[in-house]
Amino acid sequence: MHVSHLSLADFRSYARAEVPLGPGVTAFVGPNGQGKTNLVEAVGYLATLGSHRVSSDAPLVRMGADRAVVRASVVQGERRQLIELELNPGRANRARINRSSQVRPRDVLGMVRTVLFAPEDLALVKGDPGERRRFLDELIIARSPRMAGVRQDYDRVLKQRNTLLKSAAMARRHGGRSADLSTLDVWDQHLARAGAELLAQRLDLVTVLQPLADKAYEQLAPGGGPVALEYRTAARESSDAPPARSREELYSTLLAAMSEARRQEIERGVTLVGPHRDDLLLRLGRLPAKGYASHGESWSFALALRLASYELLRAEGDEPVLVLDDVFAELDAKRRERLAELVAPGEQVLVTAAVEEDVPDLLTGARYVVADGSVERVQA
Ligand SMILES: Nc1ncnc2c1ncn2[C@@H]1O[C@H](COP(=O)(O)OP(=O)(O)OP(=O)(O)O)[C@@H](O)[C@H]1O
Repeated sequence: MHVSHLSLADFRSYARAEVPLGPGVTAFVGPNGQGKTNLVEAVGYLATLGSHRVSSDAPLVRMGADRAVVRASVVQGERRQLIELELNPGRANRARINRSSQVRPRDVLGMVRTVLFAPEDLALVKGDPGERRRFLDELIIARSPRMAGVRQDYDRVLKQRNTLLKSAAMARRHGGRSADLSTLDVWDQHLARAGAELLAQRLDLVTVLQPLADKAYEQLAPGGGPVALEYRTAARESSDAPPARSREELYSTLLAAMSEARRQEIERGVTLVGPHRDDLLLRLGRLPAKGYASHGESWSFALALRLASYELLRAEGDEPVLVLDDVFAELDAKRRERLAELVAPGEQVLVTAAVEEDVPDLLTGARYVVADGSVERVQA
């Protein structure tokens, strides 16, 4: 699939932008701070309903405006569809497909699939577990858009359960009447139900991603691996029990773990077990990548995770749009060439770079100059 036209209104620095796009490589080149990343961030937003740079929508709306619109024509084989997203920070976002009446924004998920490489990816290796959970969940939703609803349910139940635990903890601390915890069992069941589904998808994803990540690392940094991915969950009944796999087994495991942690949870006023506490352990050779891998190795690992995501998505369905935001400047010549070779055949590849020399020769295609708020097509 590819995006054939991107149209922005009051998105980031753009009051208006109209950008025709085609298959193959398109590079956006221009000095720092001119709005190159803002363009590809909008493409990423269509795929994930989020930004790779910020965790809320507010910074995506142009300063002084109260809403932003991202519109895109998407070509999938013979099919052409128009997606429109309206971002209303503080209020509900809106979405339309083919100018029809409104749909839920999450109904748009799956229509655009992207794999986005950016300097921020280093946090996948060096950052907190939340970065890796987000990576897994975004990929899960790209594989199976209905999981966005499961993820939302999980977050909602978790919030409600935490509110209940917090009031119980406060009541205990202040020696007041102990809070009514009779509903906690029901919340446990809801949390374990959504949690088991999410956990099952994450475990499956890690299993299929592992060989692809190892292969990608070998392509980027030959002889530097192997790399291993290991899902770490606090919800294990006992260390010698075989790992639970089916949704029912995971459901029981989560319920049992919650029951075991209940006293501590009431003391601390927070949910201590479940997919929101898990991590993805990344190992390079025999050592954990976090805290041990060099800067260059960490970069290669992060790129390998993105390349593995790309291979997985294209093997399972429509080819995703590849977005390479400012990554080539961060790489040495060898890795730059290897990455360029690997992504060049992609159906649509969007690249941003501050200077033309940062775009590898292999990635010839359309060129736009981004400067002073405008996006102008130039002859390559
Ligand atoms: N909500 C907003 N309203 C107005 N301007 C914004 C908003 N968000 C970001 N900007 C402006 O957009 C510019 C940054 O754009 P962007 O990140 O796309 O730059 P870039 O061309 O990719 O730069 P670099 O090469 O440094 O990565 C900054 O000047 C910033 O002030």
